[in-house]
This record gives sequence, C-alpha cells and structure tokens, in this order.
Amino acid sequence: MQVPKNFVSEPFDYHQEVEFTVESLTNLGMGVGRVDGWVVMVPFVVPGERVKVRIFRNFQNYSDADLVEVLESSPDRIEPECPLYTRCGGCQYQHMTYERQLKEKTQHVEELMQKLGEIEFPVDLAHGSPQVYHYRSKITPHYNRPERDGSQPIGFLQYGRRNQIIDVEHCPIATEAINAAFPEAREEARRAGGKKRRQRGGTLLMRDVLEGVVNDPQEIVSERVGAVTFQFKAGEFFQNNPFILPELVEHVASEASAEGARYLVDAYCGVGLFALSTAKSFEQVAGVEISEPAVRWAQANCKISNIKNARFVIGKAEAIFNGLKFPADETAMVIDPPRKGCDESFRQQLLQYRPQRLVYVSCDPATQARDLKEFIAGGYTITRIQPFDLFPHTRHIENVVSLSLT
Ligand SMILES: C[S@@+](CC[C@H](N)C(=O)[O-])C[C@H]1O[C@@H](n2cnc3c(N)ncnc32)[C@H](O)[C@@H]1O
Repeated sequence: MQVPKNFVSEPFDYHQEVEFTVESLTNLGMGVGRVDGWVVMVPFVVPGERVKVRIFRNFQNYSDADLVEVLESSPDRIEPECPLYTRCGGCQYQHMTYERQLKEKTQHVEELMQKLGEIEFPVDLAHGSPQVYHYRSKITPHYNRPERDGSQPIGFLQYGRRNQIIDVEHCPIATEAINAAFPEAREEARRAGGKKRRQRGGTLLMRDVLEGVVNDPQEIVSERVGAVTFQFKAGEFFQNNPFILPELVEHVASEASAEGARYLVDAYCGVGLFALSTAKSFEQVAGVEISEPAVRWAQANCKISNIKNARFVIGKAEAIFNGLKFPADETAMVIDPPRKGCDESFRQQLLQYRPQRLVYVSCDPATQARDLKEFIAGGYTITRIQPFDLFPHTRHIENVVSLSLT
C-alpha cells in the first residue's frame, strides 16, 4: 500500500514498503521524498532516483525509512570503495560521483545561508580535494568493553547506532600510511591495553605526520603547509586533510588581503595555521586562542619557520580586542571557531572594532549563517562564499565566507 493511513500519528505501518522519487538531500545526507505529500527520509540515495524503502519510524511530520531497492538509478550513482559502506557511520556519500558530492554540498551551503542567515548570495562550487580517497591524516577508532562472546570490535560507530562499534580493519578515506600501520595498532590496543583498559574500552589515535604514523597523543609531531612547518602534540587540533590545506590557506590569504589590509588578526588560531601561513602578506599578524598549549606551539612555530611579524595571545577570542594596536580600517580578520560558532561577546566586540575585511572559515555552515546574519546587520557585505571540501565522501564541508564593510 502506497498511501499514508488516515490518522495523524501513524501514517505508515512499521516495516511498510513504499516507493517514491528522491527530491533532494538534507545537509545530513538524507534523501527526501514524498508519498502523497507525506515526507519520507532515506539514506544512501541520489536525488532523481526512484526508490523502494521500508518505513521504520514515524515522526509528527515525516517518517524514517531504510533503503530496500533503487528502482531507477541516477547516472551519478557509483560503487562505493569501502566494503563497510552503509554499515559504518563514517561516510554518507561514497555512492555518488565526486562531482555530484561537490554539487550537493554547495547546494547545502546555499540553503543554510538562505534559511538560517537570510543570505541571498551565490555560492561558488565547492573546491574539491586534490586527493579524494586516502586523504585523512588523523583517525580515532574506538572500542567498547568486550562483548558477551569475548569479541571486541575496534572501529567507528555503526550507522544509525549510538554506541555500537563496527570492526574496521581498513579505512579508505584514511591515508595509506595509517592503513599500513592500522593492523599493528589494533593488535597493540588489544594486547598492551591490559585487562583493565580492555574492560573499559577506549580510543586509538592514528596521526600521519612528517615523523610517520604516531599513536601517542603526547608526542610532538610536525606538518608542513607550503613553506611553514607546524609543530604540535599529536592529540591536539590540526586540520586533517593535508592535501587541500595549501589551497585553503592560499584562498584565505588572498581573500584577507584583497582590499590591501596591512594587518591580520587570526581569531581561534589553534597552532597558528592561518596567521603563520599568511604572515608574508601582512606587516604584522596577531592570533588569539583559548588553548594555552596551542598558543605555545604557535609561538614556537614562528621560531621554527623564522617568522618575525607574528604574536599570539592566550584567551577567549574577544580578548584580542583589548589593546589591539592595529588600525581597524587596515586590518583583516580571519575567524575559524569551533562548530558552535562565535560567542556573542566576540560578535559584539568585532562589530565595535569593525575590521576592514572578514574571512570566516567554518566547519558548520549553520552556526556560521547565524553569525553572518549579525555581521551583515552590523554593516558588512558578503563578497564571496567558497566552500572547500576537506572531507570527501562525508556530509561535512568547510565553508569560507569573505566580507567587506559597506
Ligand atoms: C576549528 S579550530 C581552528 C584552529 C585553527 N584555525 C586551524 O585551522 O588549525 C578552532 C579553535 O578555536 C579554539 N577555541 C575554542 N573556543 C575558543 C574561544 N572562545 N576563544 C578562542 N579560541 C577558542 C579551539 O581551541 C581550536 O583551536
């Protein structure tokens, strides 16, 4: 039966099968279609495809379903590289050509900008990663306490499960070096973790850096982006697609300096990625970061790469405005906050200081759109929206928005 039943709370029976044409994807990677006007969501499909699905949950205004069969396949559908695809929760887009993934992500950014930021501005096609598989330089597989039968899978969360781990022996989005080192790291976790740790479960770190693949979060490691070397502890934050990073920092540098700013502030600077990579384009750069160890590394990284025009302060991002000597009308500001976006106090102080140019880098375009709306109300105009695909085959995207004062 195709038609939702005539009562509001249960439009379909549990496990009822229905057919429809997929209209679009949400930014979480779910296909959206309608059966007699009722919205049904299903993963691992491509817009335009006709699909048969099995309903497993009804909500107040839509239902969730599993894919049973693709009845009419999209020309953009391809075989996924990973045998665990659809069972491992890590990837959502391996069944689509890379070109289609970029188009879908671009459209998601555009929709989020419109819906959450009331921003009507064309979004440039997402800049693709030069390496589409084997690009991720850091993975953190987990393991739970052993199961009743004594098995202890080491891998990632299963698709659609909150706490169930799927055993992963090889991850095609992780670098080749990580995959080569993975069997031994899995063995080591099982052996050297000892009985106590085995009982609790835990997380493995695998970071592919200049020194090789490192597992100890405390180990000091190095990455090179363009001419700059970055050192930091293996467990600390550093962008994890090294293949696209030179292109991302080049874009940020050219956008930040587009109107001739002489000074740059890197808010949420981490170990100095943007400040130090762009320092040669500015007379002086300053960074601010809440993590003291990250700031210490940013300072050390100046010395390692012989950069003399950068300084860094520890504190919440808004601390940078206190005593900042750079003239606002000659200053560009790079903003790269965590997923939750900028704090209100930072947004307010930024609008009082009024830097000439803003380049807002974000891994969550939803919170970014909310912040942008405030900057636009405060007098800024968007000049470019350029997503960068740091995360091929997943639903994630890094979005870079450039703004000027009107
Ligand atoms: C997405 S990371 C970006 C780091 C850096 N721009 C990079 O690309 O390597 C966000 C950074 O913001 C820092 N952070 C989080 N909340 C902060 C706050 N309120 N003020 C300043 N930094 C903060 C985190 O420690 C983290 O290093």
